[in-house]
Order: sequence, then structure tokens, then C-alpha cells
Amino acid sequence: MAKIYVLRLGHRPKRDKRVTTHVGLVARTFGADRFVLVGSDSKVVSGLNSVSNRWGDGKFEATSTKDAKKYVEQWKKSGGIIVHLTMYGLNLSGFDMNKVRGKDLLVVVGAEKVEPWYYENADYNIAVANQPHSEVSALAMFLDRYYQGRELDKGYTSKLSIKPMENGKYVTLIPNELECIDILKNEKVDDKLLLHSKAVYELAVEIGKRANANLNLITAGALLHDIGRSKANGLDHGHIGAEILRKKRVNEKVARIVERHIGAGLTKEDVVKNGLYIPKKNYVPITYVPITLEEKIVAEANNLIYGSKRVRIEKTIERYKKEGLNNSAEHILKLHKELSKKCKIDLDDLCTD
Ligand SMILES: C[S@@+](CC[C@H](N)C(=O)[O-])C[C@H]1O[C@@H](n2cnc3c(N)ncnc32)[C@H](O)[C@@H]1O
Repeated sequence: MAKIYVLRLGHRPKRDKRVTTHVGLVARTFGADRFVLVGSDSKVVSGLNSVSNRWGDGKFEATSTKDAKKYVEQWKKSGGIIVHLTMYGLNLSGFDMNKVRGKDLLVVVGAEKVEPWYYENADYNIAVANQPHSEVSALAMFLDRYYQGRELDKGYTSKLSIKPMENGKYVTLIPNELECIDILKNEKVDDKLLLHSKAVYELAVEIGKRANANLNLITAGALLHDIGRSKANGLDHGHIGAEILRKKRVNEKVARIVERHIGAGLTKEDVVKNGLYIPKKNYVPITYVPITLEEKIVAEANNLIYGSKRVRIEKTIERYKKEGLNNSAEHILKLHKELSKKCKIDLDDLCTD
């Protein structure tokens, strides 16, 4: 896929810190892959990377270069296109974006007066209205036209994310390993449960790596999967755990891992038969069955752990059958086969018993 980098010229550390940071923030949010600062200002660069790690998937990167002209020349040499944003350029409104789509694109923005060399070496000088305004707005407008607005709908599975609210502020969190342990301790889970949770976590991460799953989600989902046992030990501990986490503003994707981890999930019949809480209609999809890859992996890892020991799936299936839960046993085997195929190994091979 074609990449888009933003090159920021003329940064004056004393004067431009805030504006340059905003150019980088716009680059990230409006879909660029990288922000390249000409010169050095480690605070600006590290600040942008910190935002990328907390609010994004960490793929966007801020870096710097000493030699802007060399950077531009190399970009052109490797077949990329240069767009220089300037009020003196072709008006964006009439510009055919297809001329630059599909190719690696370097978008150059200035701070103070930009040297003529950049005007001459750009493939296209483009103006967002032929009026003086700001590199921040020019970049946002250009990228928005480039992506035709799709960049605004990009969803991230990030450490922090916002639940949009008509009134008020609501930020949800994917806790890391240490934060999960703190959450468990605050709920006063006992040492045995802590050991079990850690064992499920370690195995889930191993499986997650093989399946190319989101490891932050798996870490939180696996460590917290049994948090509901601090209040209940029946089949409802999944849902109760998820509710505890929702109250703590933990990301909904983690809450659902917790809610759907029992066996290979609880079917609607299980839920009705056992008189469990039935989610409201607006809770979509209405299910306690794992759907996402991360939900499936945590359920599978939990099925391969007994206490804090790894066991083969057959052991768990036997236990379910002994309790007359033949349907659930079948689903557990099906999930095991599905994930083993995805990981290209029999997941029993990760377990000794
Ligand atoms: C404060 S302006 C400096 C103005 C400069 N004389 C110029 O070439 O546009 C800083 C940067 O904002 C961007 N900029 C300002 N007005 C723009 C416009 N109408 N269209 C595109 N970019 C603009 C350019 O990248 C410029 O280098």
C-alpha cells in the first residue's frame, strides 16, 4: 500500500513547538503514516510518539531528519511523489487527486519562508485557497480530500479511546499487565485466582502471537477474565466480571472477552436455561459466545488451563462431559480445532499435563 509521510520544514524549537506538534497530530489523525521533522526537537518527536502509543495502534511514527533536501531527493529517486503545500500553488479545489493517489506521497509543509528549491522540486505545489493561513489547516484539508473523509472513521484498538458522548467526557482504557494486577487486587481476588489468571494470560499471549491477534486486548482480557469470581462463582461470573470492568471504564472489547470466556461461550439456550442475565436489545450482538479472535483465544487458553497448570483439551472436554455438558464439550473441541488450524499447530502441543 502507498504510504504518506509529512515533512515539516523550518521548525524553530523556541517558537514553533506547539504548531509543529499540531502538524504532527493532524498528520496522525488524518491518516498519514509518518511525521518527519527537519532538525531536532526530541520533545516534539517523543510527545507525538507517546500520543500514537496511547491513542493509536503505535504504527504512526514521528521521526526527524537533518537534511531535508536529501530526504526529498531520495523520496523522488525511489519513485515517490512530492506535494508541497503553499498558498502560491494550484488550488486544491480544482486539483485531480488521482494524480497522486496510489503512489508513495511526501507532503511538505513549511513554518517560516520556504526556500525556492522546494517549489521547484515538488511535483505539485498545492494551495488550500490562495490565501495565507496555516500549515495545520492546510495539511488537514489536503489529507481529508485525499482520503475523501474516510480517515475520520478509522477505529483503533488503543490503550485509551473515547466513547462519544452527547454530554460529558468518557474515556475507556485497555489496562496493561501491571494495571490489570492492580485491578484484580483491588477486587480482592485470592492468590489462587491470581495464579490461574496469570497462567491463562501467559498461554493466551503465546497463542495470540501465533494467531497475529491484538496482544494488548489479550493481556487485559486474559488477566481479567475471572474477575467476576470475586462476586460470584456460577456461570454468571463472566457477565458480572464484565460489568465490574465497565464500571471501571475498561474498554468494551476487554469486557466482552471477559463476558464470553466460559467454555467456548454460553449459547442463548445456556443463558435461558440457567436464568442468566440477558443483555438488552441494544447490546449487539446478543451473545455470550466468543466472536472476535481475541475473545476466542482467551476462552481457548482458559480451556487449556486447570488451576494454574496447562492441560490438553481432552482433559477439559472430559470434565464437561462428566457434568453432562455434552454440547458445551463439542463447542470446546470445535474452538480448539479452529484456533489450532489458525495457529498452524495443535494447541495441545503448548500444553503438558
Ligand atoms: C505561516 S505559513 C508561511 C507562509 C509562506 N509564505 C508560504 O509559502 O505559504 C507556513 C506554512 O503554512 C502552509 N500554508 C499557509 N497557507 C497555505 C495555503 N493557503 N495553502 C497551503 N498551505 C498553506 C505552507 O506549508 C507554509 O509553508
